[in-house]
Amino acid sequence: MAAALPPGEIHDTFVKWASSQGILMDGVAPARFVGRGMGIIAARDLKKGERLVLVPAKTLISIDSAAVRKHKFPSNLSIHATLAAFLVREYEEKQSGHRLWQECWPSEEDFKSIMPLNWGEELQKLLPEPAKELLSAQKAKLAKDWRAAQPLLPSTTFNFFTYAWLIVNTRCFYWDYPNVPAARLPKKRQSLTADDCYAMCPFLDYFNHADQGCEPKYDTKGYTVTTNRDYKAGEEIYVSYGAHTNDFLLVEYGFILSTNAADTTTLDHLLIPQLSSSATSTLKEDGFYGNYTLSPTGPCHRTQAALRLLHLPTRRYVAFVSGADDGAVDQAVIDTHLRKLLEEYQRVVMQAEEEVDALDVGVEVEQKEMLARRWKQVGAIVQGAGRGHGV
Ligand SMILES: C[S@@+](CC[C@H](N)C(=O)[O-])C[C@H]1O[C@@H](n2cnc3c(N)ncnc32)[C@H](O)[C@@H]1O
Repeated sequence: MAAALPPGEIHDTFVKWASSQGILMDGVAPARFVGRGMGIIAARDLKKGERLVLVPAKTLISIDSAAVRKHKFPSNLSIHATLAAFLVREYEEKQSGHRLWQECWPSEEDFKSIMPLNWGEELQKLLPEPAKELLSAQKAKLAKDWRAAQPLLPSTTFNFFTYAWLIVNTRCFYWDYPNVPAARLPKKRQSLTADDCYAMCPFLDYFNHADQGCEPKYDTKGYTVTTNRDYKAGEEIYVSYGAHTNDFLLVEYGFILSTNAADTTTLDHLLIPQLSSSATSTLKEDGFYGNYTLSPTGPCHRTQAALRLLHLPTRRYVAFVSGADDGAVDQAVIDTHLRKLLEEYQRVVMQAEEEVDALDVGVEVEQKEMLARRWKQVGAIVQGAGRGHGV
């Protein structure tokens, strides 16, 4: 168990402020941890099923909060951009009502080293392919949000907007406005997507993530966290941010887990270049194009389908994707092709590991270590997947 260090005065002050706002905390306290900033520890022995935290809906920051609505941000701004713009304005205001909370967040400097978005190009190029794709989508989203928000924030810079945007990215919880009248929703309730459903939750945003953690729950009253098991005093209590791969956690939150049951990689970068344009059309039509996931136990059904289209007579592919045949009779042939694919992936991993190892001067040690750890994990997934297929 990593040592929990005292949180420091600003956090003690914040906790008092949070209590005064009606946030209920029972048997938990913030603490500092090496390598993951702040987190939450059990302040006494806890039993499974105890409610630890209640964050009342009125204390959440969402686009429906009076403090945000006051700014009258235009509705063409995404929810993410609206909250980031709100934070920029809060930082600019001397009298921000959230100053004590803001002081508890990671600094711009912290984000420079942990968030791949802020890494140099040389390091970004060495990310595994699925992480690169996530990063590229993130960059596009940020650029679009900045274009829309810039005219509203004449005295801020792109760098500071990026910081506020990343604070929103790393500290929001899913919130579909259960207590909000339809007229105040960003769009009709049934059309809300995950991108519309963001809320910042004071105190709850101290919890770090684990693949097996407490599950935060929300209703009209607000957000609660209840223990998923017994805890000993001093143990860190995690929540689960969702079943995310380590590439996702790295790009969206700036860390990876050592143990992550949800971790996978993809074969898209190896498989898609092998598809002819007619195979591509067929797979698209059938809903089997891309997202070829590889877990330590083997490839997903979509990968099995694409390999069958590539290497078997079409009728065998059709029988498999239609569900008329479970594909067992063809499995040995498909495994031969899968084996080649996995061997190629192992070569990609080895090459990437060499390139990461060769990174030298000017490169931050933590970033280099992070890349080395991630590639080792990818190698282990490929090896695990191969074991069942004779690689
Ligand atoms: C909601 S905040 C949690 C509190 C945060 N640690 C802090 O110092 O304020 C999410 C951020 O915490 C860090 N984090 C969360 N879970 C982690 C973990 N298991 N290991 C390392 N860092 C983690 C990441 O930097 C992530 O972006």
